[in-house]
Amino acid sequence: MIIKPSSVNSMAFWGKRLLSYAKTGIEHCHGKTQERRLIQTNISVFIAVITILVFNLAFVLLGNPGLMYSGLVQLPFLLLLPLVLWFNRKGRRHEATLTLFLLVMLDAVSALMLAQGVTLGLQYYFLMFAVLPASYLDAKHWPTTLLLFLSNILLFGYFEVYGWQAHPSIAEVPTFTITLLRIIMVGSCATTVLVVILISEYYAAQNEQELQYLADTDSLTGLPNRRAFMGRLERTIKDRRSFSLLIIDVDHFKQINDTTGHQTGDAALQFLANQLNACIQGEDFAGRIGGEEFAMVQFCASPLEHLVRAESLRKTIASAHPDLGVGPVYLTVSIGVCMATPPVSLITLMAMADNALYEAKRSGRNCVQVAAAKSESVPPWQAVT
Ligand SMILES: Nc1nc2c(ncn2[C@@H]2O[C@H](COP(=O)(O)OP(=O)(O)OP(=O)(O)O)[C@@H](O)[C@H]2O)c(=O)[nH]1
Repeated sequence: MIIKPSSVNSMAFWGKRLLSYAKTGIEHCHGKTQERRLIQTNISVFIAVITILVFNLAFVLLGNPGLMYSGLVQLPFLLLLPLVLWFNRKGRRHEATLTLFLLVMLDAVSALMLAQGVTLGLQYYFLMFAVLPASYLDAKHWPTTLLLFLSNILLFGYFEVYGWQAHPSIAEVPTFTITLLRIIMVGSCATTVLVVILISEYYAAQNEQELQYLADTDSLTGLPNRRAFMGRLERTIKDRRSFSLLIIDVDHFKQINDTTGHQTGDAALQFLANQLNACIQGEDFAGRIGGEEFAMVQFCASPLEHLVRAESLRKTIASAHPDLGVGPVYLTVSIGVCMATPPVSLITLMAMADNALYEAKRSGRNCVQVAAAKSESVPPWQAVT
């Protein structure tokens, strides 16, 4: 099948319209769960309107007076459904949800009692109206949820046990048509429940992603925090690839804080994070592992390249003199490098990089030191075990 670009465009157009309609009143929501409930309510209005219209059309086409009458008694509820959106637009989510459930319940009761009876299985809708409020209403409104559950179960139970006589003309509808209408009716219930579950799942996945991001990210610099960095470092070690670990510590950061203020100190840390991000190549990764301490894993082709890149990072920072709102700030960093060829333990690796950093601080700061450089004969990347 060939899909024309114009039909893709119009699908995108209607998709966007539906999405903006589904988000009616979203500006009043606090948090993802409220958003999810609001969208579920708005989408349900849309489904209810479409369902009533489709059944009305089918009833008119069938030309049966009883069925057409059943469609007619549903029209007032159809006209009242936009009230739900009006409540949501005003930020009154609870009233909106309550209105939705009361309208669809009354709609089903009147269509069933005045025309259809239980012939088309309309009573099954009460099962759906019994369980959905638990997903739509806030937990604090549990009495409403319980009331809706009990009243719908009672309605279903009553009509299922005692039945209800349909309009006499409905007896003339062929059995096949009745069966088809029953299937469509139950199918529309199942579709509504499916849509509600899909929306819930989508929001649950988004929530999880957001929480994961917050748990892994340093809020000041946007870099992975210590926990996330260490996790990735551990996975890198398990991958058994050669790499170098850099620990980068700001020199005399306390002085920067003391002389220019804590805010400038924060801006300096953000500046450094940007510098680290700019120096990331390929699968390299960086993180903020302490107050003024950063770390970076670099994958390079040769040990010499590891050193050249560490030295270039140091020089770039030292020569940047960024203006952090208080004129140029002279920032330098000391870098401890440990080149590793796994197998190597995380503790050993960190200890060696820390030792190298300590050496860099001891030898005057603003320099790069490599772990195990004491040994002349064994290259440092082989000394790591
Ligand atoms: N502005 C700001 N300062 C921080 C943050 N986290 C830690 N610090 C400061 O970083 C400073 C670290 O000071 P020290 O450990 O003495 O290290 P230093 O002054 O950089 O000295 P050397 O590392 O020896 O060169 C402390 O004053 C902390 O208050 C932060 O998030 N923002």
